[in-house]
Parts: sequence; C-alpha cells; structure tokens
Amino acid sequence: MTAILEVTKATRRFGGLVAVNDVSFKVSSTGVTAVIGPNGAGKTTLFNIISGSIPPSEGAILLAGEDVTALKPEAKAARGLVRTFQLVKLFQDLTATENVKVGFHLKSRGGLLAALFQPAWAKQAERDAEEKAAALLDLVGLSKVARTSASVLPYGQQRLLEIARALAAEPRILLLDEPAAGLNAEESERLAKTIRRIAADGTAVLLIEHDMKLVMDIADEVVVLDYGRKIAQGTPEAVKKDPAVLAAYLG
Ligand SMILES: Nc1ncnc2c1ncn2[C@@H]1O[C@H](COP(=O)(O)OP(=O)(O)OP(=O)(O)O)[C@@H](O)[C@H]1O
Repeated sequence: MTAILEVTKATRRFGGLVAVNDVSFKVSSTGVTAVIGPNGAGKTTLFNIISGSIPPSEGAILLAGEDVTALKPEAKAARGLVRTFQLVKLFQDLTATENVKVGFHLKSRGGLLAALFQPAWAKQAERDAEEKAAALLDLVGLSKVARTSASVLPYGQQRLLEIARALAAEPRILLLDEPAAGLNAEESERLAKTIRRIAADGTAVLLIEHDMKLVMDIADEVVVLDYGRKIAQGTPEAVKKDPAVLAAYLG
C-alpha cells in the first residue's frame, strides 16, 4: 500500500490527560479510511494534530513521506492536505458557485490584481473556474442551487457545499470531520455516494464519523480509538467483530 499520510507515535496531552496516546497508522493514497471511537476517544484531537490546528506533544505526521508535523493548516493545505470542519465555515453572502470558486482562487495565479484588471489569461482562468465549480457542485448534488446564497441553504446542503469547496483546492488527501452529522437520510445517502466517488477519482479520504452505518458502508479501512489509544485497525468487517471494539462500544 502506498501511504499518502503516516501518523507516527502521535501523543497529545492536555495537562494530566492523555487525549491521544501513542497512535500510529498509515492512510492509503487510494480509498476511504475512517477513524471511529466512543465519545472522548480522541478523534477530534487526532484530527487537529493531523491538520495542524494543534501540535502533538510527541510523534510525527508525514505527508507523502515529508515531515509536516510542525506546519500550520494553510501550509499543509498548500501541500495537499485539506480539511472540512464540523461547524460549517462558508462565506454566507456568496452563492454556492462563488464559494467553490474561492477554493480555486486560493490556488490560481494573479490573485486579486488579475481579478480586477482581467487580462486575457485571467478571463480564461475565470471561465475554467466557472466550469470546474459547476462540475464540483454536480458531484455533490448541488447543481440546482448553484446561484443560491450559502446563507439560505439548508444545513445538509451547506455541509455538502463545504466538501465541494475543499475539493476545489485539489487535495491529495481530504479530511472530513463528521461529514454526516446533521444530515437527513437522503442527504447521508448522497454524501456516501459523493465520498465513494471522490475516492474513485483518486483523492484519498480520511474521516471521523459517529454514524456507524455510513462508516461501514463507505470505509475501506477503519481505525478504532478508545481512551486515546488505537485499539484496532482493519476492514469494516474485521473491526465489527473485534472483541476489543465490541467491548469499547458496549462498555
Ligand atoms: N483543549 C482541550 N483541553 C483539555 N482537554 C481536552 C481538550 N480537547 C480535548 N480534551 C479532552 O481530550 C479527550 C479527547 O477528546 P476529543 O474531543 O479528541 O474526543 P472525540 O473522540 O473527538 O470525542 P467526541 O466523539 O465526543 O467528539 C476528552 O477527554 C476531552 O475532554
């Protein structure tokens, strides 16, 4: 397996509490990997360490073999590790399309000056961005609301829009923080299809999720945390039968 991401002996302490305790695992550059675990198991802390919002007390994060442990989220995003948040962070006054285009503009050449003076190449870039945004909105099932302001979209659609915007930055690995939280059954179904499609298109996906059904449906590999430690890793089928996992969820 080629690993896009490697977590090596990651530990994070908060005072006397060890929220993440000596956790190591690799994330394949293809497919969907899920991190699960009971409340307080350390999933969010682990995600924050991986994305760079907080540093680990010990251990390392390797992205495509490069040590990125000390990098801030923006620097990690520039190297291809992009995350979404449990609380949506969209530009509420912009339309769905404009929100996705913000994702491209973070990467595109010229920035604000080009946008103001519109040289020929900037106009072409704008047309390309419009087309790519349309394709990404189609992928997450939001074509119909492309011109709608983010603020009036129902919560589930805002979450899907956030994924489209994250994809606009062309990540090598996409981190999704509880993507199904707050979604209705139909939106969850759409989300599952979207995540499978993203992975099939060649972007590795790493997610934390409470919704077991979703995890079992879409994950190729599952990492299980309990009290900060990794207690199991494997296919959904293997993990479901693992005595340590059953004990953690029942106990
Ligand atoms: N900033 C912090 N300061 C102190 N303790 C913290 C901090 N962040 C998390 N913790 C503690 O670390 C442990 C792991 O929390 P974390 O949020 O990572 O777990 P989780 O698996 O994401 O839980 P949940 O499923 O409830 O979101 C918990 O005991 C939590 O109270």
